[in-house]
Amino acid sequence: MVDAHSTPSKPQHGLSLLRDPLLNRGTAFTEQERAALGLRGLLPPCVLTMQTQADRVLTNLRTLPTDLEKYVALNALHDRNEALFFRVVCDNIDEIQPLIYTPTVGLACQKYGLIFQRPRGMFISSRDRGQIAEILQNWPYEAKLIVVTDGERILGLGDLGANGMGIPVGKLSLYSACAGVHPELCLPIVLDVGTNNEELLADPYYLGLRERRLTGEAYDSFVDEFMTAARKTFPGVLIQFEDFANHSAFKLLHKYRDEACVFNDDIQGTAAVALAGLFSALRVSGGKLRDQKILFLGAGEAATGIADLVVSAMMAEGASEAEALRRNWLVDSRGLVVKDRAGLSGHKLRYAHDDQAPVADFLTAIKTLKPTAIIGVAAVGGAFTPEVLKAMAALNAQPIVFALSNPTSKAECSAEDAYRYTEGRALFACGSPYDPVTLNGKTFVPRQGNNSYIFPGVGLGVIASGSRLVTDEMFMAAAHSLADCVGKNDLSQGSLYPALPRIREVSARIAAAVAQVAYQRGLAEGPAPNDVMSQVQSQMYEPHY
Ligand SMILES: NC(=O)c1ccc[n+]([C@@H]2O[C@H](COP(=O)([O-])OP(=O)(O)OC[C@H]3O[C@@H](n4cnc5c(N)ncnc54)[C@H](O)[C@@H]3O)[C@@H](O)[C@H]2O)c1
Repeated sequence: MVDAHSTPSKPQHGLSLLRDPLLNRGTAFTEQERAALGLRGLLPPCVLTMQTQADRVLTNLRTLPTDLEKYVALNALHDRNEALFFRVVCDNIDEIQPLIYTPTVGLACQKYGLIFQRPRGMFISSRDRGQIAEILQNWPYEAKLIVVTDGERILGLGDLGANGMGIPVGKLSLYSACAGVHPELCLPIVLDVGTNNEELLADPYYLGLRERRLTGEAYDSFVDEFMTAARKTFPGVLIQFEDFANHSAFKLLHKYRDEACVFNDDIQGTAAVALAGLFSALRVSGGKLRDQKILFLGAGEAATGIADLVVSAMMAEGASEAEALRRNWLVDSRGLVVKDRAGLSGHKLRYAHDDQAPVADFLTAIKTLKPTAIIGVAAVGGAFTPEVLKAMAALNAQPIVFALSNPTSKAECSAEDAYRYTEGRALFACGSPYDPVTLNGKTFVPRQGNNSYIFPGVGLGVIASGSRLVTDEMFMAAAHSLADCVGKNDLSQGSLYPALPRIREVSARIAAAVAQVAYQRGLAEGPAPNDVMSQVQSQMYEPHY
């Protein structure tokens, strides 16, 4: 296991040591360390263990009245003592993940200007054009993993401009906590190209550029400069695109995926986590994926990403491409996506079926198409109404209902409604956390179809193997590995995903599967080791002193 390592150029003594979050151990510095490192007198005399420090953090955290305050407190800890922060996150992932990532991070981004204390990551604005490579040199570490956003579509909350920085920061924390990617290798970046959000433009605390978004050729060349500079400054770096709006997300992914080590988690990570959930659901209901009919509410990055991977998985089960496509249908804000509709954007065309008349609303689409599964990824809160859920229950013995939109206010339905209106028959996954639901004496434990089951392991596998590219085959392998981690006990209580506290074991399995693909396809840096799992595990950061 890799410990938090120190960089020779870093200050190693006295107060500056206590102020370096990568090296600070606070009250856990031993008597000997205090003497050797010039810390005597700078700390209270009592020496605490890391466990006591972690307990103290949790005790304090639990007294705080709101999730946003807990988010701020955890960020402050992250800025003070990185190892302790990750110890607390790793040991209490169920409790802490919703505080450092979705759903709380959505509110944190909305209030980013107000709660801002210390910068984390890098802010590159359109004013930096022509100098991005020079600016990236200011990052003091060797980045192997960049998560970058332009803040245009933060979760289901829309354009939050530079406030979107909370997302790369949160996501990279999960890379380290869930898969042990060393925090020092992680670089969160916001590309500040302005915002079209009027509220932010008028907000005195907004920290981004107060100008409208860069568009067209100027935007493309800015992102291109960033991509070139990032790859030159950090050779081999994995770049994850995050929360870009539709029109940029698909374009960037297609532009760079065959030449650079990139992926888009909103499209590909979501796809793998949803596919794994479908595999689990089918273990309960029986039946093959290739025989399902899936109706998506939403036709954006998540929906088409999932549909594309589902089509590949159906084809792997023997369906032709045409058959697989016919089994996936999309509903967007203008109704069912069908060939007859004019002006459909490019990413929807694959699912624009002919010989089907337009259908205006989701409930009618259900009654018309009779799907076995509905997947909500439209960020329209409450869209799975009681009528929608009852219609699915009337059509299917065990309807598959995934309400994946984030944050909680955007969820298509609550877990309670999903079970209640299907008489407890729904095979349910959610995008936001829900407590267990007891119905007619049976307790269901809904689990989040959260990308955090997938991207940390994928990132670790890519970094461990030194893969040059990130391929769809890797996401398919990740989905299978995740589904394989779901046990019979999970399924019997309605859980389609493994318990979150197993996430590091799950991520290691996903990473090994992803690395294996890299080796098999000749994408890896060197020859395959005898034991890929051991190679992956040897690279996992363990937060301890
Ligand atoms: N659970 C997870 O891990 C996970 C992963 C990815 C995305 N999500 C969530 O899914 C949601 C969508 O994400 P995305 O990346 O696809 O966004 P997106 O902007 O790419 O797509 C949203 C889609 O919803 C459609 N839509 C909007 N209003 C609609 C309406 N009234 N009826 C039907 N469709 C409507 C839009 O036309 C668009 O196609 C967000 O809330 C996001 O947070 C969750």
